Amino acid sequence: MGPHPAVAAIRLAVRRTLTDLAAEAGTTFTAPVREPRERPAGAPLVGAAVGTTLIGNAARHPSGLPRTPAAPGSPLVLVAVSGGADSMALAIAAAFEAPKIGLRVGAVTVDHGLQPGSADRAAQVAERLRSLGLDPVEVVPVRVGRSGGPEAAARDARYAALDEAAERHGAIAVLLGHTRDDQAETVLLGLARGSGSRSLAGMPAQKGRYRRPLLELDRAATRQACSAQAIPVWDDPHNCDPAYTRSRVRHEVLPVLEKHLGGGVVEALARTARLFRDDADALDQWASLAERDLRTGEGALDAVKLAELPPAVRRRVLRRAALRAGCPAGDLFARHLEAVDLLVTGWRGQGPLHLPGGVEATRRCGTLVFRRQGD
Ligand SMILES: Nc1ncnc2c1ncn2[C@@H]1O[C@H](COP(=O)(O)OP(=O)(O)OP(=O)(O)O)[C@@H](O)[C@H]1O
Repeated sequence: MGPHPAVAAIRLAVRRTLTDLAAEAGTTFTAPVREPRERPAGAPLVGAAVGTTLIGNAARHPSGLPRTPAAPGSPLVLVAVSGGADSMALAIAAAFEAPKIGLRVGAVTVDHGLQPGSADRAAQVAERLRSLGLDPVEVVPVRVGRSGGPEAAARDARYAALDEAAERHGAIAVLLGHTRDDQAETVLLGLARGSGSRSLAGMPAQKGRYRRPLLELDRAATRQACSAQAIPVWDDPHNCDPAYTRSRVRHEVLPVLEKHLGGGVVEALARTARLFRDDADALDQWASLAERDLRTGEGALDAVKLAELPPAVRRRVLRRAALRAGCPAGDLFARHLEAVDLLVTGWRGQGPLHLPGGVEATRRCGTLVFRRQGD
């Protein structure tokens, strides 16, 4: 009998991501080979060539996972595991697929230290992952700061810890367990904030070292996969805490939308994200070309030609120029760009404008100049 359909779907999605990663890393893909019958005592369980995987008669974990990892020195992929159903299902699928592709797979669990007993829980998750054959597995305790609200502060601390662990282990990628439901929540939160198309594009399947193999799958599939494989999961109480915006969207807003707008809202929102991603990419490309055309010197743009651009492109050009001059991306908001835009489209001799990061925007003789004070 084959695996449960949810298990099969998750493995397939993970296999695709890992295959891409292996190709990028230049790993030799070798069909699984059998372990030699006579293995000298103490000889390692590895094939002759890097990337060769031995799964033949190697010992198997009761879950059906091959115990034999890819050869030491093979490229390492880390899975970010909270212990919830999404990341546990992802981790177990990665542990199943990675050795077949010549990759090693490990895991990192970040202990945010926000609840009593969080360290014990993280240690239990790590132990479970080790028993499933992931190696290395580590728990990284972090201190969550206060800036930008509790969710943003925890996220910042988590990604800093994941980045650091990836660097330290020389991992080629970090896998995250976001699903289509997370994507739908992200789009809805962006809409409610009045965001532009880049934000409504939601989370990308790939950004830098991060990959999200489950972005096209439902959260329900990860729960089914864990229960079909008898993997205990931990439900983060924050995920159900109405004090958190995302939790309210998940448990109150989306169910109401599903009820009143008909089923398929989650899928539709995820599709919206894909469409916005294409639009945002196209506008970014246009803005990059326009910026090159309009540049008249270091930090200087032709304001008259800028005014002829469609607003969506113009705003992007202005943002790029402000960032280039030294504005920190996280501090540059729509209101700043609207004020700069008025130097272009509503010029009445105003300015200079003071932007975050000590950057000044001034209009002089038909030219818009971005300069960091003191430069
Ligand atoms: N404490 C953590 N340690 C390591 N990775 C984490 C941690 N929390 C979240 N992640 C990663 O970020 C992804 C998204 O987490 P988030 O909390 O937004 O969603 P979730 O639906 O609760 O996910 P999960 O069911 O895996 O807990 C997780 O799937 C996991 O890959």
